[in-house]
Amino acid sequence: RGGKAVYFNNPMWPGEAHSLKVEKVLFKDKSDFQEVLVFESATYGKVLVLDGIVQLTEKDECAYQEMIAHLPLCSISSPKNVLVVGGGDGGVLREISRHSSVEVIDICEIDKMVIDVSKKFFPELAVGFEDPRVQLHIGDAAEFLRKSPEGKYDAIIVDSSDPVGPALALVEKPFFETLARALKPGGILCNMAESMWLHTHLIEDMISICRQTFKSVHYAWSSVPTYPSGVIGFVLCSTDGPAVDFKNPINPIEKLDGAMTHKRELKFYNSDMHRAAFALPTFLRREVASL
Ligand SMILES: NCCCN[C@H]1CC[C@@H](N)CC1
Repeated sequence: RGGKAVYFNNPMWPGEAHSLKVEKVLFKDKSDFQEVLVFESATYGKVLVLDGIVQLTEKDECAYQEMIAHLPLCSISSPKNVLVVGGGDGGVLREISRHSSVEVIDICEIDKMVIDVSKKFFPELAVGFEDPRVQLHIGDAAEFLRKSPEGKYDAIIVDSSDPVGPALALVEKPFFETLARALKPGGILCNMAESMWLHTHLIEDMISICRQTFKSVHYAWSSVPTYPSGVIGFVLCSTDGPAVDFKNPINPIEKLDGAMTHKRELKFYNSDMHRAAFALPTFLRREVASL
């Protein structure tokens, strides 16, 4: 507050802390699930923090939201039914709405306070909820998926927070099996998958679970300066059906009518960044053998 730095240290990244200069705290409360904090930073715009972990900043959210949405949706020819797990800030919805082929966007967010706070402080992200194709479900995603019909979705995007709170269940095997059941043949899954510098064991576990459940599994990554170690990864899986070549977008965003003229222009994602996202450093290939 008033210029003091806020330090976020957490068992997810022992021995390191990340700090942003705080100009003004705008919101602070506890929901049924977590502490929700919004502050105006000195250099990254407004910042959303859940249980002391930076979720997004106005300056660099474009990297995460655009990559987690377009890496999967540009990898299949004509996505129609899409599900977002988490994503209550609305940023991923904003990106999915660029795809004119999409007819239904289901979103299942467990914490209503995140949605309300985003609508109040992050209109640039919450605009995603205004798309008429969006169907909002507040609750636990595993519960939602158990009730949803088999093979409904062309793509599922798991925009989760770290597996140290409400999102813990989202990295366990039973959840991946419910995701596989909810996807159409040839459907694809994109999960937030932490940092290659900090979480190779978690990434390894996630990939080995996905390999037992899906036909193909890939790892991609992006720069996000305000996430720990400055990068975030994504695990992309495809179910049985036509093989998906994640590395060469068959549905390139540049050719998508409406995607480029959308009221808000893309700031980060393009087809070159898509291809480059799957290039992995040697240590990661070695540590996550199957990649
Ligand atoms: N929808 C905002 C992003 C949520 N995902 C992030 C990925 C990992 C970070 N440590 C915290 C949030």
